[in-house]
Amino acid sequence: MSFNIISVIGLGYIGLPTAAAFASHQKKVIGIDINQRAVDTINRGEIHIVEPDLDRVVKSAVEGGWLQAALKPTAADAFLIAVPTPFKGDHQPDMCYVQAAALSLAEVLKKGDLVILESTSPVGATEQMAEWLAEARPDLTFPQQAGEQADINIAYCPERVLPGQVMVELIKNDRVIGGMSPVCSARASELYNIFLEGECVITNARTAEMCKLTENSFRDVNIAFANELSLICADQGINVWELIALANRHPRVNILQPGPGVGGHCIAVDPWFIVAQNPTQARLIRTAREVNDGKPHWVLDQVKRTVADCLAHSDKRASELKVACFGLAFKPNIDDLRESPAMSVAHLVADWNAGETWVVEPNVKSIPEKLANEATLVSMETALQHADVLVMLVDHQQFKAIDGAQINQPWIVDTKGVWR
Ligand SMILES: NC(=O)c1ccc[n+]([C@@H]2O[C@H](COP(=O)([O-])OP(=O)(O)OC[C@H]3O[C@@H](n4cnc5c(N)ncnc54)[C@H](O)[C@@H]3O)[C@@H](O)[C@H]2O)c1
Ligand SMILES: CC(=O)N[C@@H]1[C@@H](OP(=O)(O)OP(=O)(O)OC[C@H]2O[C@@H](n3ccc(=O)[nH]c3=O)[C@H](O)[C@@H]2O)O[C@H](CO)[C@@H](O)[C@@H]1O
Repeated sequence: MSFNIISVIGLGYIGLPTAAAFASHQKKVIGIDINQRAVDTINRGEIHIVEPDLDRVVKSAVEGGWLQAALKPTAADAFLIAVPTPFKGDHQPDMCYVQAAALSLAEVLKKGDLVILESTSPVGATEQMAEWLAEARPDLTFPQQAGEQADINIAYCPERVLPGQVMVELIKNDRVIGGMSPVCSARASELYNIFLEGECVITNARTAEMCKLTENSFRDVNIAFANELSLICADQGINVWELIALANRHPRVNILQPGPGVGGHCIAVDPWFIVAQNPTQARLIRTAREVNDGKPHWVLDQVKRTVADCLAHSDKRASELKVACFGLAFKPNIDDLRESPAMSVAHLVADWNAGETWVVEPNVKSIPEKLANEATLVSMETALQHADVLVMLVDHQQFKAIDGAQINQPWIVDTKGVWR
């Protein structure tokens, strides 16, 4: 059975590119989002998020009549769920968006449909989703009861695209397909093969769920190693970037880079899903999270020390000092300030600083209101000329290009090793 209509539920950083990828292969796609502004924007052929090349693909998909957005699901042959899965309370996965999405599509499910969960989820989430669907639609059979013979096929297929390279990685990356039965996996592979150039690698749903969490935990643990080294090296008077470059000359050593902490919507969140389910066993994964989350506070301590040194060598009072934070985004060369360790450092500095706190972020025109109440967005040139203390937080290309001769201040905290 072919897929005549594909429905993507949740039109954010993952759902919208996925919907656009199917639509650009002349598949009729209905994108569903509870956010009226997102729906209206997409239906105008525009986008509400920043991702290279996505605007062009969405525009042509909407103009060609292949993609349209709506607030509520209607009948389709395949449903992909890409809604948020944040944590709540003490780092417990919050599945309320997935549940709401599943219940909304349950109303329009029909025999032969395929339901795919793409949202990053704890182990067992797909089985749970299948239960919610079965309870909502007792007239249909599901894989947990009917196996290969089920009316509805269900799979967990995680997304692993890198923000900033989504339109390339969506198509080129291999995709893990975790069907609740072999038939479910076969149907899911058939669906992704509409646009996928990478390989569909088949497993079961629980392994696929764990695979996504494992990938991001692996990166978090490795960044934590680099961040821990940076603390040790500061204490020992060793340049951590030189050290890592030297160690990486070993043929089997490949250490990542330290920084002000780990941000984004994935790496700082997903490892907690493993910790929440296996708190006793997941000791390394939990510690990595704690090391990375602790880094902004360590950076503040470095700023305090540097400001004290600066004051000791100048006739200015603390209230007259200007501290400039370079970079607010959660990683280089993007404008995304959400879940950013650089933002955390800027807030910590501004809350503590008796003088003025300046922030430099060449990728945005304004800063969030809360930060604007305590810090001022200034140009790179102003900060370089007039700030007393410089705090390097994000290695944006503009900052890396600064000529050392332009930097007159000796009072620098460099969390990225850019101005070493
Ligand atoms: N952004 C990434 O880089 C990335 C990469 C891999 C996996 N993921 C995972 O993919 C999932 C989605 O992430 P995202 O970054 O696209 O999130 P996002 O916040 O950008 O988009 C989610 C969208 O879902 C909508 N939504 C919420 N509840 C809904 C409902 N009941 N029905 C319809 N729409 C609903 C929201 O309005 C929003 O537009 C998460 O589980 C995330 O962990 C994200
Ligand atoms: C396993 C993996 O690669 N997963 C990727 C990741 O995407 P991301 O954009 O969140 O990932 P990063 O680029 O690693 O950035 C995260 C934070 O770590 C900081 N960092 C990074 C490298 C380093 O050496 N030192 C650092 O300090 C950086 O500044 C930033 O704050 O999750 C997505 C969603 O699940 C995946 O889809 C995507 O494949």
